[in-house]
Amino acid sequence: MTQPLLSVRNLTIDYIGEEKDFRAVDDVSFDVAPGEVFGLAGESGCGKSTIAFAISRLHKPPALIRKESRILLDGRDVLGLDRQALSAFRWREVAMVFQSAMNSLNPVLRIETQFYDMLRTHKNMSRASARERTAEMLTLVDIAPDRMRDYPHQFSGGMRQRIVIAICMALDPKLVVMDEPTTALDVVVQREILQRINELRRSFGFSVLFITHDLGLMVQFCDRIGIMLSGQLVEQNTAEAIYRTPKHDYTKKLWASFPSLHGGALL
Ligand SMILES: Nc1ncnc2c1ncn2[C@@H]1O[C@H](COP(=O)(O)OP(=O)(O)OP(=O)(O)O)[C@@H](O)[C@H]1O
Repeated sequence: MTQPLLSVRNLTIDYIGEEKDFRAVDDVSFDVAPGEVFGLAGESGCGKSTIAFAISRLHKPPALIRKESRILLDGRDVLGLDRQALSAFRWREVAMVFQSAMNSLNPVLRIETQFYDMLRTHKNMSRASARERTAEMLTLVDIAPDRMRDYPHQFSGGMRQRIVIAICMALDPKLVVMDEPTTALDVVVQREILQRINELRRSFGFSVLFITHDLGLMVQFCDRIGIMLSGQLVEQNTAEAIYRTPKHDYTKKLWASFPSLHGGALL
């Protein structure tokens, strides 16, 4: 692999309990190349979201990242960032889209204002430049730019999720962390959104860390996949190899429990 964009090394995260600690992530290491989509798959509770939060530096107590852990983004030590560096890091370097992201839009503000607030805070943009950027980003996710004057409730769930994705892309992040980004949406909308993200990835060049329960979607969308079991990364390989020639028994079991794929690759 060329120089990775994201490098996770020996990541170990415990949830600190009153009686005893619970190891949610156990010595996990993986790399994500520039422009690559890396997926994390595994049963509920295996630690995927805990990793996503740690990479975005959104983890909170009782989650404790053990000191041997390293997360490097473009060579920068993510776990060592202080408060000031962190506010520049979030959104500009790493953007996050979660399952409920569409509900993170402020219901009482026009879409335009929500873009402006972020572009002003992070890029010191004027209202006129922010409006231009907003129009450009909405067009990219197939929403008519004149709808920037509307409020969130005037859009469907799928459109709101696309708006959040557009807001994330507006600052041109290097890595987008997506944790079940389309789970709340119907299958057709899910596919459309992922196709759009893929096209944006091609033009902007960002990498994606993708988490979903839907193994079919995972294989179609990702370049490489890591399989997690009880906090450990037990296998990682290209999506094709993980699907066609799984090595670990657990990966084989995952496929056995999953109906065969339809619809071909998204790419
Ligand atoms: N705040 C918390 N305190 C204690 N334990 C937690 C906390 N958050 C998560 N856990 C535990 O850590 C483990 C990993 O959780 P995590 O949410 O990362 O898994 P996941 O693979 O993303 O699951 P899902 O697919 O259901 O979202 C789970 O066993 C969970 O119960």
